[in-house]
Amino acid sequence: MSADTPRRGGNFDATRSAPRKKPLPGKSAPFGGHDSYVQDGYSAGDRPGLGARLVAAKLLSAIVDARTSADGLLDGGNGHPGFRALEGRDQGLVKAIILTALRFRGTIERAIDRCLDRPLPPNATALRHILHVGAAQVLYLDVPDSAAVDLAVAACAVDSRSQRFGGMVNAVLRRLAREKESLKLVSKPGENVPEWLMQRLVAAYGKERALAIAAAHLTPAPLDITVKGDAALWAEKLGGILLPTGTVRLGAFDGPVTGLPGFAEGAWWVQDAAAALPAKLFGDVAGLRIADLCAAPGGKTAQLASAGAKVTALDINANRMKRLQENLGRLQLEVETVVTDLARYMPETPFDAVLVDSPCSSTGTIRRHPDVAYTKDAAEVEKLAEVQARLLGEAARMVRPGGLLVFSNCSLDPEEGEHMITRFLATHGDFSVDPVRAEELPGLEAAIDSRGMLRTRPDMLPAEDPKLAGLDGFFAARLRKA
Ligand SMILES: C[S@@+](CC[C@H](N)C(=O)[O-])C[C@H]1O[C@@H](n2cnc3c(N)ncnc32)[C@H](O)[C@@H]1O
Repeated sequence: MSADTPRRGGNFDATRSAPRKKPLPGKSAPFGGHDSYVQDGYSAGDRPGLGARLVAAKLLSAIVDARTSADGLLDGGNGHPGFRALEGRDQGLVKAIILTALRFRGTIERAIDRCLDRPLPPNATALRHILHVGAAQVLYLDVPDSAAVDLAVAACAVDSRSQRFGGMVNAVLRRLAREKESLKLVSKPGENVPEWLMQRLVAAYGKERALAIAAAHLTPAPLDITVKGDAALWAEKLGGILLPTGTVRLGAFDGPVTGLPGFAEGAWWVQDAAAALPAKLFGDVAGLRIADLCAAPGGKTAQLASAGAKVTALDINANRMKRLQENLGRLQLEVETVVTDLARYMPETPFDAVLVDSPCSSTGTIRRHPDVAYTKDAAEVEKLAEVQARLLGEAARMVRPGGLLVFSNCSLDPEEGEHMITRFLATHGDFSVDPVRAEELPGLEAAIDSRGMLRTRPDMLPAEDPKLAGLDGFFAARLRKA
């Protein structure tokens, strides 16, 4: 997960932004949304739906070219000004376009290339984004082809660098629309994973498994919730299924969860089934003093507190800690909170157990955050691994003799997982792996590796309905202090 890790495991997200499958919001007036987004002196308010397409192309550029996280840009409160200026329904459309364009980026690129008479000029990045925005709608979204094409042409007219390519964009997208069936645009295995990531996945898991992970990335993650009380009861009430690990899975869900039964009264919180596993590794925590040292927004803190632990929740980020407090307040759970760098924290007495759910590259969350594949790279993985090594080393001093230390994160990369633990043990002879036992993870025994550590992948937990399948990629190791 990135250094500020806002995306981790879908914890506590009140609004979710999975790509909309059909139908789009407000289908009766699909391109509505007069807005005041202005580009190159042209007000898109004159043309319904154009503002949304311009913003989508601009944000795609911010993500792919400037490697800005989509979460920050697509935030209705603090996001990109162009996005904030749009009506709610157009914001939904922009999210759908962006997430779809990223999820199927390789396939879309191939489709566009096949419809071009000659390659695009290499520096025509704005034009490429306009084409990708148009193609995402034509190929995957419930937008009439004619509207997607016309608005892409109109977007060219607005962008001074793309003005002279309007005819070409019209021809390419119309051909795509005409031939989408015969082009057989089935994604080729692995083509939607950028090269840096594919190389690392193949190195870590072998080609076959890397391709299975790539295939799993093409389906948005289901909505998973962790229930405070009777999970079976809430599975029934919400029409979900109860996974063997105790998570309730609601399948594809594409709207604010705040309106669902039980949210307001604090009966449950959003948390991917894999993200719920690290806190379970502590076993029965009733009465134990536990430090959650990378706590915000608080999914794992809530698990520990609702299981009866006395939790100290610590995080370096005051804003994220505010969210933790709001979340815990809604759930009516009490914990001690501390805002500081964990490296500066000196508890009066060591804890029975410590959790370090570290910042990481978050490559395990690509099903819900397809931008990660384009905003991160191998150098960032290495950099984050160094941060994690430091955090883990600091956390070790806060564990009492005989106590437990769980290290976790939502990266698929062994540098941030298995190798991190090997490194840690080489310099901390007083710790050893306390192997996870099969009976602790019913239905997920395959996620326990030969050293007794936990490794989940998006291709795990298959289901007949792909919308009910999969897990975030997560790593967790349980260590015991001598
Ligand atoms: C992956 S998120 C934690 C998610 C959280 N455990 C949950 O389940 O909701 C990682 C957190 O580590 C925090 N963090 C990063 N560096 C830190 C440091 N040096 N000290 C304390 N917290 C830190 C980030 O602010 C971020 O909130």
